[in-house]
Amino acid sequence: MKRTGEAIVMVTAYDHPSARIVEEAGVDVVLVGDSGAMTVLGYPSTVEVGLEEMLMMAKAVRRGLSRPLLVGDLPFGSYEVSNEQAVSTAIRFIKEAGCDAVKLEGGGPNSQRRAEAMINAGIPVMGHVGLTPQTAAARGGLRAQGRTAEAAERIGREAQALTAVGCFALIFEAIPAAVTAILMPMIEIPVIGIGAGGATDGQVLVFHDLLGLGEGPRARFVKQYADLHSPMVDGVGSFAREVRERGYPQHHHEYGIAPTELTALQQRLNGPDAADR
Ligand SMILES: Nc1nc(=O)c2c([nH]1)NC[C@@H]1CN(c3ccc(C(=O)N[C@@H](CCC(=O)O)C(=O)O)cc3)CN21
Ligand SMILES: CC(C)C(=O)C(=O)O
Ligand SMILES: [Mg+2]
Repeated sequence: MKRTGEAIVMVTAYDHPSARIVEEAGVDVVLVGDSGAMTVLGYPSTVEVGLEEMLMMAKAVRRGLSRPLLVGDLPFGSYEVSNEQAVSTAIRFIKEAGCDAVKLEGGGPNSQRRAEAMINAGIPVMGHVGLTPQTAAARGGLRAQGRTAEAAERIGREAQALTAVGCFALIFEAIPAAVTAILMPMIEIPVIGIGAGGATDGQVLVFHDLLGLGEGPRARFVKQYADLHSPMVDGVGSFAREVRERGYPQHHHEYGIAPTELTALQQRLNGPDAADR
């Protein structure tokens, strides 16, 4: 797709219904993002989510997905410690959850080594540079990256290094569009952007952000294509109202029983000579 200039469409999913929806919508790549920490698990950041929680989400997505490429986001703390840790974690995403590839954050020497180790173990790896939410606290919060010449050059070098160790694609997150446009010709593998402008080979958005589900951080790159929150509140609200006014259930929601069986039931409950009493 990069070669032919066809834009790559990537969306996150965290469970079976979201997987069914994004596949039916015809996306190319599905990411079980650690953003699920915030969108579905209610954590304050992506730092808190555990490996078992990510695997549970990935398995649910796998059961709902057939055609798109499925990428599992390695959670914070599951790959930084050693190459062995990274490979063991990545194998669980591939073997237990059925992911096609994994993604790790960062383009520094540590992330390069981890990516290379996983690739050497035969696992396709997607890189992620620019804003890396798992380590954003160390850089003053969730802020756009590459806003000085030096920082922008570093992102380009990281992208090249991740390419050199064998990553098949990269995420560019929260980078000035003009910086992305300058860096793109230096990068031979597909780059999928989020808040990185229009020069990338594709775009990714978080499922809940683009559908208007829940609050979440309102980054400037978010475009809301639907407002699903209000209709969902309305639907549950209508159910609550009907239950309270005894408008639900109606007869067609009820199960029937033969009248003879009903009579027999009454006799059983009241004793054999109930009819004589
Ligand atoms: N629902 C959701 N959508 C996301 O895109 C997302 C998550 N969650 N969780 C993990 C990260 C966090 N993300 C974010 C969050 C905020 C900005 C953002 O635009 N920050 C402001 C500055 C905010 C500040 O200075 O406090 C910016 O202008 O960069 C960017 C990415 C992206 N990821
Ligand atoms: C926004 C994408 C790239 C991500 O890492 C996530 O959803 O966790
Ligand atoms: Mg992520």
